[in-house]
Amino acid sequence: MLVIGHLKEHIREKVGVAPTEDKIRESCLRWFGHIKRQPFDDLNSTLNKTKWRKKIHAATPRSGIKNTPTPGDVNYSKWQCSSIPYLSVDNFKRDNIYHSIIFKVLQVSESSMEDDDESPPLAVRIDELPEPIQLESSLCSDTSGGNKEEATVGVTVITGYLGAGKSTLINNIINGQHGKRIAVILNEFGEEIGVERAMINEGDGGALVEEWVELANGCVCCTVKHSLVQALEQLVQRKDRIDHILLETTGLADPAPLASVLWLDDQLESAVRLDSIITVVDAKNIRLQLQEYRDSASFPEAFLQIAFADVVILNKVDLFVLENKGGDLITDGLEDLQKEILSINSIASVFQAVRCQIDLHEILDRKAYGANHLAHLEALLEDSKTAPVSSRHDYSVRTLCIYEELPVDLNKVRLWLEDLLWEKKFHMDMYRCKGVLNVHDSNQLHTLQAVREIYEVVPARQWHETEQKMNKIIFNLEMYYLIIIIKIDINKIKSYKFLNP
Ligand SMILES: Nc1nc2c(ncn2[C@@H]2O[C@H](COP(=O)(O)OP(=O)(O)OP(=O)(O)O)[C@@H](O)[C@H]2O)c(=O)[nH]1
Repeated sequence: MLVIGHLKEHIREKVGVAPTEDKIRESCLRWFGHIKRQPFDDLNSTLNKTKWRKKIHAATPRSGIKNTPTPGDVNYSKWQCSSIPYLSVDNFKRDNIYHSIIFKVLQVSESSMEDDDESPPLAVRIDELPEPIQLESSLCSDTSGGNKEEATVGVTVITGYLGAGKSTLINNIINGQHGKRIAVILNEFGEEIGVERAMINEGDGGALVEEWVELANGCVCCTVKHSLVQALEQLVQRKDRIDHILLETTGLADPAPLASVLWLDDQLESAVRLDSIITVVDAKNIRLQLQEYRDSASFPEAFLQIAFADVVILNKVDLFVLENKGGDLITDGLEDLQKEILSINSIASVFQAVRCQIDLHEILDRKAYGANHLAHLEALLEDSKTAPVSSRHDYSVRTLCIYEELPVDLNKVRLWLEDLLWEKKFHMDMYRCKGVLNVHDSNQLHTLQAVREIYEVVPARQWHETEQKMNKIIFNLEMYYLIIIIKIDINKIKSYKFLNP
């Protein structure tokens, strides 16, 4: 038997057929991927949805929704770990083994914070609340009215490819004078905790109040949708205190499943409404992403995010501006780019912007789903049901996080980045890099941001006393290059902790 087995493998090798073991492994992985990415609603076939919800609620502590069980925890976790131990290595962070959602509640009035023991548990902690700003504009919704739409909380989904400017837009909104009480939900990789927050919290003593809610096992656009639903359910129970919810997706999210959660979920019906989907586009890099998408099916997320948008913010137009011979500033190609966006989605409103500075009236309370947009959204959702899951994501883009507790030398970090991004020492295409730095001889937390070859390192705020100072840097790049990054680390940074499981 053994000989025959060897012979078979020999013949397989000769004729170029993959070895049996690989085939079995491949089909296991494919099956596993299918289960992991199965939309929550589809779980009906294997699991009664009501029982599922009960399980979630029973296992959820009343004080918050930390450690919320997920399909992975309740049903599949043992199987996952024992059957395919190498899966976590294979799929690495791209399958979002660790994910988090952060809530922030802003501008909640003191008066509305009086004791309210009967009310349901908060998904958010609220303190240090600024006085609400009186509304001067039509942005304020009148929740007292009998209009059903007015009685619901609008959710704006903010999406856009890696580094396009989503957090910049969130910063603009939460610091804007619109008078709305806004909750923000961020979806991140677990290891990104602390990094995205640093990008959004503005300076010292920012007025933001926040609580982290960690959700494990899965990508919010693939498998942790139910956790999003639960988070929204908790938030809308506080709708006397929240006027609007912003949901920032990761740069690698497909908006279809999120839109379908908000559009179709019966539990949320009448409590929240999908107000609009805003897609931030990086004017400098989008053409490359769209071109590669057409050529090789890379960057499908960038394409899908535009297709689903009600509003496209064509951001970073400053990087598109050229100086012609006469010294005048021209925006060569910007109009063509706008046309290209409209060729993907003809009903989107497109606004050009620098640092996402646009009139907030164009973003909040759009109530985008009139007949035209509604038909568009429903058609897209229908299409997305039949699209293979593999077409949703570019699986070659990976996320790597490195940690370093010892303070780093800022000059060395700059040199290291310039080697990577400018000198292209290893011919490496880095899509995105962001992090927080513990800089030698400084009590300021520094943030590092890089989108392709453009980078900045700036002091953001003082380290909090209770905070553990550390360097945490996240990379989005092709898997192939991870080993090079590690080598560079060894050369340029004193030590590192590599969290690849
Ligand atoms: N030059 C220029 N830089 C911008 C503009 N908008 C944002 N940036 C910078 O682009 C970088 C990425 O911006 P973010 O708002 O963090 O992007 P993001 O989409 O939230 O990034 P991810 O969440 O990591 O995908 C930051 O360094 C910003 O300061 C702009 O209009 N012009």
